[in-house]
Amino acid sequence: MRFAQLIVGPAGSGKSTYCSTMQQHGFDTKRNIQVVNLDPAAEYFSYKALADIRDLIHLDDAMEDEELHYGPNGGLIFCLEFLIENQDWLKAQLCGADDEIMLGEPDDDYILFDMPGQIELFTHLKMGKQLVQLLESWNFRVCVVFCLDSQFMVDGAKFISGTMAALSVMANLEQPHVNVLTKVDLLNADARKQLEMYLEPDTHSLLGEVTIGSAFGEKYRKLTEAIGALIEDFSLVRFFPLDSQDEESIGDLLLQVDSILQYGEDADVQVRDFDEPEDARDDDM
Ligand SMILES: Nc1nc2c(ncn2[C@@H]2O[C@H](COP(=O)(O)OP(=O)(O)OP(=O)(O)O)[C@@H](O)[C@H]2O)c(=O)[nH]1
Ligand SMILES: [Mg+2]
Repeated sequence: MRFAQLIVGPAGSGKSTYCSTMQQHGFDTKRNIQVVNLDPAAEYFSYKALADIRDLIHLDDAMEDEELHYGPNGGLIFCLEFLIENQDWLKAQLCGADDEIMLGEPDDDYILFDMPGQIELFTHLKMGKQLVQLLESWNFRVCVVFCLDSQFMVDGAKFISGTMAALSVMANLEQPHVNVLTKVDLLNADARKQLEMYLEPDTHSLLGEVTIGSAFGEKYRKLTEAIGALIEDFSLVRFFPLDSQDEESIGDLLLQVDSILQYGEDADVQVRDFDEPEDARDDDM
């Protein structure tokens, strides 16, 4: 079994920084965490990439093509379609050229996939889902990590709309899912307090605030109330704050994702296998 985190979220929400932070944390804790860049428009990232989609196709290829004439967003969608069509390229990067060799190997690869910020790839287009299915067919267990900038989550109306964005990714990808609030280190004390309140959401206090001074909130008070109740009643969406300056915060979040991926649990099973009765062990000799 191999493990994958698919890092998604709106433009600039901190996906690539999350990948660097986790890779560095892995390095510090003697754990191998690899990162694959699947953003064909990436200019810069500070992690060491195991593979890079720009070796296959670059956004400029789609935009400068005489026939395609794509703008930046359409071009990006094209690049991801191209990736799915040329899945053998990705497979070779992840599985080695000859996958015969990989069969039967106890593999505990742990790979983060840094995705582009075009959220539509994951809310209603099919490429996000196709990518997940490909990874599963290559023996990966996949967890989606949805990043949202915490600076935009410190008022009730935005919190609701951020939650809905997370929910549409969850509904489309149908994978184990963790929502991360990034850049918590940038919040001042008041904003942190506000955020804490939302993290254990009491729908009524949240929505009481939404309806004040927000045209949408006032007009659709009942709707927002119903949405809030839905989210609360079904425990649909939870957020984990990430302060990338705080090792403990990083470690806690990784532990959370690990447990969703059941990472490490297979290792326990293997240890137990060794405790088989004596004669079973003799047979192996
Ligand atoms: N202070 C602080 N800045 C952050 C953090 N995460 C991201 N940033 C900054 O936010 C900006 C965007 O971060 P990226 O990691 O590039 O975001 P992204 O989601 O990969 O962006 P796109 O790939 O363009 O969609 C950069 O200037 C980062 O330095 C954080 O945890 N703390
Ligand atoms: Mg990025």
